[in-house]
Amino acid sequence: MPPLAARVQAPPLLAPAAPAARPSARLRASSRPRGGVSRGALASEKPAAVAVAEKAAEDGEHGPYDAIVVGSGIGGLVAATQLAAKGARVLVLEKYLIPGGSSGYYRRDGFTFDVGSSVMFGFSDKGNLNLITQALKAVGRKMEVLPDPSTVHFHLPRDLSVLVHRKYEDFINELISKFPHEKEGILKFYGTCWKIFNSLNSLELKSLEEPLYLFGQFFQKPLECLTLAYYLPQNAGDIARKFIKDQALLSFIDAECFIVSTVNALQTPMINASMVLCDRHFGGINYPVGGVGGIATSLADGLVEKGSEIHYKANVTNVILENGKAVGVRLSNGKEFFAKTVISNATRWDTFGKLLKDKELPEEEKNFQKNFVKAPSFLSIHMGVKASVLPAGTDCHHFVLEDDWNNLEKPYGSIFLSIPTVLDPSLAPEGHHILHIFTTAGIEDWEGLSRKEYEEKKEVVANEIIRRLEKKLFPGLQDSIVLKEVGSPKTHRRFLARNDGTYGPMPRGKPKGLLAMPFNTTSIDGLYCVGDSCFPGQGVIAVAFSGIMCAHRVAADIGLEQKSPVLDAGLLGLLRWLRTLA
Ligand SMILES: NC(=O)c1ccc[n+]([C@@H]2O[C@H](COP(=O)([O-])OP(=O)(O)OC[C@H]3O[C@@H](n4cnc5c(N)ncnc54)[C@H](O)[C@@H]3O)[C@@H](O)[C@H]2O)c1
Ligand SMILES: CC(C)=CCC/C(C)=C/C=C/C(C)=C/C=C/C(C)=C/C=C/C=C(C)/C=C/C=C(C)/C=C/C=C(\C)CCC=C(C)C
Repeated sequence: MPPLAARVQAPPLLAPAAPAARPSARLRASSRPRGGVSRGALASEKPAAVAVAEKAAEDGEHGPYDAIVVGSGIGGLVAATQLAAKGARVLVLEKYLIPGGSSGYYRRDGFTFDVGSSVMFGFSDKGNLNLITQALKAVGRKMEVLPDPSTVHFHLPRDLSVLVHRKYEDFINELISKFPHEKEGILKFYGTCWKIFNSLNSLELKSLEEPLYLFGQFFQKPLECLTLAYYLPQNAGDIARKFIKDQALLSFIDAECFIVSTVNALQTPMINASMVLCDRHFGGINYPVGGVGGIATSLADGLVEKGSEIHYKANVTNVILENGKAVGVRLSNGKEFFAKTVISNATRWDTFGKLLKDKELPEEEKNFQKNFVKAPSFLSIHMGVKASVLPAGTDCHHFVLEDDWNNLEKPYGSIFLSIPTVLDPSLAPEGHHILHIFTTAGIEDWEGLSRKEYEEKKEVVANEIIRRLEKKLFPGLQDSIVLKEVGSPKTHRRFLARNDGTYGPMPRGKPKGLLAMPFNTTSIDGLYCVGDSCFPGQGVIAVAFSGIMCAHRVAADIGLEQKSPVLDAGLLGLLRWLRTLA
């Protein structure tokens, strides 16, 4: 296993600095860097990818690029590495100091914190849906992982406690023991999830916008494809209600969906629910040794090794259009880069609202914004605590909703908690654990405050969440804290460059499953989107799939994969029409 790239001491509260990429003689670029030195220059500890990129820039080894990727979240990095593995020359431009976006990391006083979720799907060594494993492999990387014996421990109203064991039979038996009168319904609902998961797992996953591949899959696996087509416009809550009557059990399924979609089961596409409710047992949840940040640094290093580039502190402000086609990008320092295609890993709100702000919003995007709103952001608390506060055998991930099911989707209503040091003690100094606590919160709650009011509010809200956890799970928690950092929705907006700090898109009303979710092509020729505002939505494995699909479609369009212009026009038109039905 190749070692993780050198880690950067990258505090989350550090402003992304002015870009420092150098101009290239061979670029069509007007290069007028306005200077500006990183406020938090971290020069001595650059990831390998940073150093190589800077060297290449100095040597004038730029372009011509097949694709420019704006942003190095997992979606952008998977698109970039898949393209590089197909022989494309890619340039990734990242605003922040290190790769990963919401799947990044930071270090403090000997603790290594995951910026976002520590629950990793798609990281096993079997099947077709281990997309993280496959993405790393495409650029010659493999990470050591630690199997989690459970996915999450639910602590729910009326003292309902359900542990989602890694082994499916153990989980199902535990759930049936809590709802024995619903045994048949439980088996039928989760059985339907397996039918969908098995269909997904039997396919080779590539772009659903590429007709030669799509029709090929229908030809080779007609039953599986028809199963998926049947469930594509359906939601988990409706299927659950066909088999289950008990309101508390339906609420439990809401919580199952909420932790991965930020909405209840009636609003969660059945395909997405099936994917997560089964992969956690099929491949299991596996945690990368050294932390989630290693995935992005490994992908970035692999990308550079394949001859492509990644520049940090490169803030893209505009997509450049020529005769209506996307041909390049401009940075905040005025520098320009050009390529055959541009792929945006910024959210669709940021891509069309900021990078193309002078252009009228295309009809397709109006439709997207009609169907989807920005999910709220998070309040997150990263803590280092004395190990003695956790009882022996504490599970790694918890979800807490104390008294009232109606609070599930309310801001601060429920609490997510991950303790990754249960699996990988190397993330904290000896005798300590990491607690990553988060809860949904809207940006509107945090606007218009003075610096002092803002800091005080963070303290008050965080202390209340900690008090609730202390009461429910860990007596003495407050006194065990040795380090505490609180991030608000404003922190997420600032450091993840996500509009209003949003976690991702969520349906405005009751969706028709995944039908309305746009794929990667956009109505602008040469411009593609990747990440969680594309099919199939939020989630690290979901954006990895979006990256794989995007790379396939782009590769076909630039001649690295087969394509049929006639079939393309037909399929893309059909998909556009299907979306209008949603
Ligand atoms: N929001 C969270 O707290 C959180 C936490 C953990 C995991 N996740 C998962 O990660 C998924 C998101 O992954 P993703 O790949 O879509 O994106 P991402 O938001 O993780 O990454 C996007 C990257 O693009 C960069 N970027 C944005 N605009 C830019 C610009 N104009 N110029 C240069 N760089 C720019 C950002 O700095 C960021 O690194 C979410 O759906 C979620 O499931 C989210
Ligand atoms: C085209 C047409 C129209 C038709 C045709 C038919 C077909 C063939 C179809 C197909 C389809 C497909 C392939 C699909 C696919 C899909 C997928 C892959 C999906 C996926 C998904 C995933 C997901 C959603 C995930 C998610 C996850 C998440 C979000 C996670 C999160 C986590 C967290 C937050 C954590 C928690 C924690 C605690 C509790 C502490």
